[in-house]
Amino acid sequence: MRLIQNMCTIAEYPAPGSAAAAADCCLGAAGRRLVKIAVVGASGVGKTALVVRFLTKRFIGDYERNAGNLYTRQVQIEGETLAIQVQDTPGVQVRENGLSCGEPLNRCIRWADAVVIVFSVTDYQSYELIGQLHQHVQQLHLGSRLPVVVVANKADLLHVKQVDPQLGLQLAGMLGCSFYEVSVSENYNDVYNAFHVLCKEVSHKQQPSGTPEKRRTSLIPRPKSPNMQDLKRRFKQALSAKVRTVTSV
Ligand SMILES: Nc1nc2c(ncn2[C@@H]2O[C@H](COP(=O)(O)OP(=O)(O)OP(=O)(O)O)[C@@H](O)[C@H]2O)c(=O)[nH]1
Repeated sequence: MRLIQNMCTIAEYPAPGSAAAAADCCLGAAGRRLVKIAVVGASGVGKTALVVRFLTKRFIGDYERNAGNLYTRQVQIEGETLAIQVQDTPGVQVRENGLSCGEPLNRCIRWADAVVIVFSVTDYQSYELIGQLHQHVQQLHLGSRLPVVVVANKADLLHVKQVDPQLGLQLAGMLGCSFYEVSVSENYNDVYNAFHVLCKEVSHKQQPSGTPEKRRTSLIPRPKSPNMQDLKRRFKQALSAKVRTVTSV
């Protein structure tokens, strides 16, 4: 697993359509399909810890507000090596009138091929904004339904748990997303599986539509092309019949 960390924070993130963005999309040019994933959610739910755990298998215990870093690595999905870019993002704020997602975060969501929405089982408010956040993500991708996975983090903190896993599962089901309850601090596999499922969904979406359509067989059997013997025989019959009529005249 190769981790190339581009310290490209969201603020410097190339605006879609810019030369930098065009250069960015050529990552796939190295013969690898590119999957771009944004990790979003409320502050302090463990977004950075989740990204670092996925990329390095390590857990970071120290808490510092992140500005949003971009990481790149390669993953194997169904035998294919994909290049994936994972964009960590600052915590989404909740105001009285709902979510407050600044333009840099919106640009990052528009850039993404898929999104991981994280909440913490120890923070009921971070769970409550999942529905609005999912709706906001899909609104920024009008016309194509973006693959999203919902991750409930900090499952190890049983003594301060505020959100039952069933609630997360039901919500994800309603939103049509996969759901994972994980503990980034305790377990790597669940974290890996959440990203793996998402990469698979994107990969299936990016692939040309399925297997080449079977040639439609016509319901009306096509006339068989007569073979030469058949033609000669019929020609002779026609000829001899003609001769008969002439002679019979
Ligand atoms: N016990 C426990 N602590 C965790 C877990 N995941 C993250 N943390 C801790 O939660 C705190 C916040 O983690 P971050 O990854 O910085 O959270 P964030 O969502 O990036 O936070 P912002 O930068 O504010 O958006 C850190 O002290 C982490 O060590 C977990 O699974 N279990």
